Amino acid sequence: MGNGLSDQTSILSSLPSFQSFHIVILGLDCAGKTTVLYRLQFNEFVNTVPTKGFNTEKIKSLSS
Ligand SMILES: Nc1nc2c(ncn2[C@@H]2O[C@H](COP(=O)(O)OP(=O)(O)OP(=O)(O)O)[C@@H](O)[C@H]2O)c(=O)[nH]1
Ligand SMILES: [Mg+2]
Repeated sequence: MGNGLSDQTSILSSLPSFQSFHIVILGLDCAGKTTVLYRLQFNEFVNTVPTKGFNTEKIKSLSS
């Protein structure tokens, strides 16, 4: 999931650039949620460890 859903052009560029959103990513353990988050933020693959609690990040779309 982390690799497939995190292409900036397919997700973030489809959102209106003048708005901000709170997005919650839910899924089973090891589904790839953290991978998606950091792929969107840094636009590269980041090796993850299982998350304790939750992660939160502010991401600016490249298209805005
Ligand atoms: N093959 C493959 N592996 C992936 C993909 N996305 C994530 N992974 C791998 O799956 C493992 C778990 O990814 P995480 O992003 O840590 O998963 P998570 O949903 O945050 O897991 P928890 O924090 O434990 O709930 C890691 O080893 C990732 O490298 C994908 O699209 N393809
Ligand atoms: Mg995680």
